[in-house]
Amino acid sequence: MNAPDPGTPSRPLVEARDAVLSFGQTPALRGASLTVNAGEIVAVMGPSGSGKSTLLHCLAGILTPDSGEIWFDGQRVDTLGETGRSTLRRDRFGFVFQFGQLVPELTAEENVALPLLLAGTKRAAALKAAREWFERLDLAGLESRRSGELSGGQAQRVALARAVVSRPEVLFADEPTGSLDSFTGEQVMELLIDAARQEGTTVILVTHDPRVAAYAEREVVVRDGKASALAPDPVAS
Ligand SMILES: Nc1ncnc2c1ncn2[C@@H]1O[C@H](COP(=O)(O)OP(=O)(O)OP(=O)(O)O)[C@@H](O)[C@H]1O
Repeated sequence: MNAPDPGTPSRPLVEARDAVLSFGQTPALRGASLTVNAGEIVAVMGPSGSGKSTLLHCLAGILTPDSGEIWFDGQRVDTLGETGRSTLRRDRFGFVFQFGQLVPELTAEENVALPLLLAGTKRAAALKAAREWFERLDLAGLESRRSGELSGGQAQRVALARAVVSRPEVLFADEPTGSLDSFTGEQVMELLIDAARQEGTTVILVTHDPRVAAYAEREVVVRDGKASALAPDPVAS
């Protein structure tokens, strides 16, 4: 349902306009602007402490900038109240973080079903929808395990299933492979990108790893709290 119509020209879906945000005396964003079109897969790169996660959190309506504007699908996000932003996050966004942050008391399939249960889907239907993702993400047979009984790569794929089970329009991923070895990280990235392409999901991916960023269609660099398109590689040009 979310798959882009190839005949439709790209349209801006997620946007930061001149976002400024400080944590006390520490400036994190100093006028960051970024536009991501519907269906795009964008990697946000940059040095440690440059403001990547802060920008992602602003775009996702987790943080509100001190000034500037955040837009999603033609709607101002930064001026919404906490309730409006949390509804947006629940209904239209998915999240994957460095450490999957699964609920340890729940089974893998209950973790995946959680966003649907929170949105009011009946338990049987939520678990059925969750189970479909176990096959797709190479997790079949692990439905009843708890997070302590999963490998890091398996847990991160369960976290990915949880992020996409409600078919979000935007998937926000912050160092989704940061806790994994490079081989396992590549498997997770391949599954993440395949799932996003099949569903037409827009992906905004924070990473410091060029191998992870290479899965994206476009790279944006954040430096000193400002975002810019990656300069062309001088060797390649
Ligand atoms: N909750 C917070 N309280 C205080 N300062 C913060 C907080 N979060 C981030 N910062 C500061 O804001 C700046 C930007 O941090 P941010 O986490 O956005 O950077 P980053 O580029 O994602 O870094 P990394 O790659 O190391 O994760 C840094 O100077 C950081 O120390």
